[in-house]
Amino acid sequence: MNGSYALMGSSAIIRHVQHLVYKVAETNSAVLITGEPGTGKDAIAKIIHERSPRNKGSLIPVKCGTGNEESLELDLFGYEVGYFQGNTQARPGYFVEADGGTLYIDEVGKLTTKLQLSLLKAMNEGVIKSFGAKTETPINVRVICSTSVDLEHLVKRGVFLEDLFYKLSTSSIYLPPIRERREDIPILAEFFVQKFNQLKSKKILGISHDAMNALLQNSWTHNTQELENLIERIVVLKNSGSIDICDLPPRLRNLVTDNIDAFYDRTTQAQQNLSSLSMSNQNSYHNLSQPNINQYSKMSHQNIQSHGNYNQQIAKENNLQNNHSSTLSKSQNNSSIMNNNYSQLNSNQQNYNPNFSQSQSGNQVHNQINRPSMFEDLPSEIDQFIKKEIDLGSGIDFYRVVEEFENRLISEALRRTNHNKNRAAQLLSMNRTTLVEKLKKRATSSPIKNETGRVKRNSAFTIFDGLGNENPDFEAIDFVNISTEDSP
Ligand SMILES: Nc1ncnc2c1ncn2[C@@H]1O[C@H](COP(=O)(O)OP(=O)(O)OP(=O)(O)O)[C@@H](O)[C@H]1O
Repeated sequence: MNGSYALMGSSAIIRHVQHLVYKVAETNSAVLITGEPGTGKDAIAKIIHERSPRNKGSLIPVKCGTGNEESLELDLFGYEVGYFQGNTQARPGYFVEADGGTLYIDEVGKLTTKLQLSLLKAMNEGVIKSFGAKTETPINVRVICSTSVDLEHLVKRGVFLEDLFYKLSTSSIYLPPIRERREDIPILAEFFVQKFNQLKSKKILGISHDAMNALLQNSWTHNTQELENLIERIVVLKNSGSIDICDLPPRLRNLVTDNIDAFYDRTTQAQQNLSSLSMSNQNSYHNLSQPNINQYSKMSHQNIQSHGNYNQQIAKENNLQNNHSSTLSKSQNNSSIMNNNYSQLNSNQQNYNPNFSQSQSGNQVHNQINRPSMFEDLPSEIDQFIKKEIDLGSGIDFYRVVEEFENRLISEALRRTNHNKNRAAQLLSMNRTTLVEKLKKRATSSPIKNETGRVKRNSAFTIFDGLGNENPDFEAIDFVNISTEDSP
């Protein structure tokens, strides 16, 4: 678990998650990371550890549910000489190995009740007793846990200790599935191409427009992990050029060649099914906020029926989201951070922001965006950004917000023109040279330096902050990629 890790992505959600991750990293509290399998929970745990004051200590990962209870107990707490017949060597457990650092317990919901009690005791008392020991050993360990199941549901079923649940969820971070933040797909996909180019000594140029459209339309039930595995397979099999539609597996190719209306129906249905399945996982505090959610669903339903008043509706939802947040923070009276409404808001936005057109006739492919204006959602994104800043109590930095808005407009124009600077400049009613200047400025204003002090371009694992203040390398990555390539 060494090295630097980044949470790649540019969606409003991932930027918000990054911000939370950085805030939580500064504290010493327990953290509960929730989200479907493959969304990046391990990656978040690594980032929290790396950015915390404990980063000189070790990050010790613990996988639950893979062995029997007894061996996990021995692994966690260790044992003394003579504990087994004939054993001549003591073994410090994971708690001792993580002393001064972080213990990361993956799928904590799979711990047996006995181990849950031992974990709670160790966290409450700051001591452990290894097997065969006569005395207790003090430990200084931060505990981070992850789960892809709804722990509150397990509490209600009586299979997870309520006290442990509240202890762990002092700070909670929910990582939404990738289908709820499709804007992250191009960045993640290109990132994985570069990663496997390096690992497999390949020189694949990138991903073609059509192939990227297919990636954007897939439902990714196994999340980022599935995308990463797919890109790895393709990079291994391919020798040169860009990844094109013909390199994708048939089920993905069909997303582009199928009747797009049928595809839309299929995907929407699949997403609804998945959302209803995962809702209970996501919303640990849903009882507190049920009235809001009901109200929200009604609004969403109306929205789906009418594309008019889009911005007003999103603005209302933003207010609703804020009301929801304050309800939560009042009720919880701790630093628990839940993003539930946030993800609902995002998935609702997707109803208006599909990367494919519903108005397809016949079997032709439509790649156009079916909405009144290509930047329709940006003001509400900026609204959210500003509201988050206010909610976090850090005040508003005028120049940062303006810069953020500019960055998002440019990023969006480049993304939608497949990084073609001429067309992006046209979309922005800007001279190409002005755009290039802005890209260069952005690239040089946030250089990523390596150990020798030289600027390292497009570093694979560099922490970035979409909010612009802590480490704005993300913008550098995004823009450096574009400004240094030979696009027209
Ligand atoms: N935002 C991200 N940026 C970079 N890499 C990511 C991101 N999200 C996920 N990944 C990569 O995707 C893969 C899956 O992520 P990870 O293992 O962290 O998911 P997980 O939610 O912990 O999955 P599981 O529940 O199965 O343990 C990893 O290789 C991880 O590095």
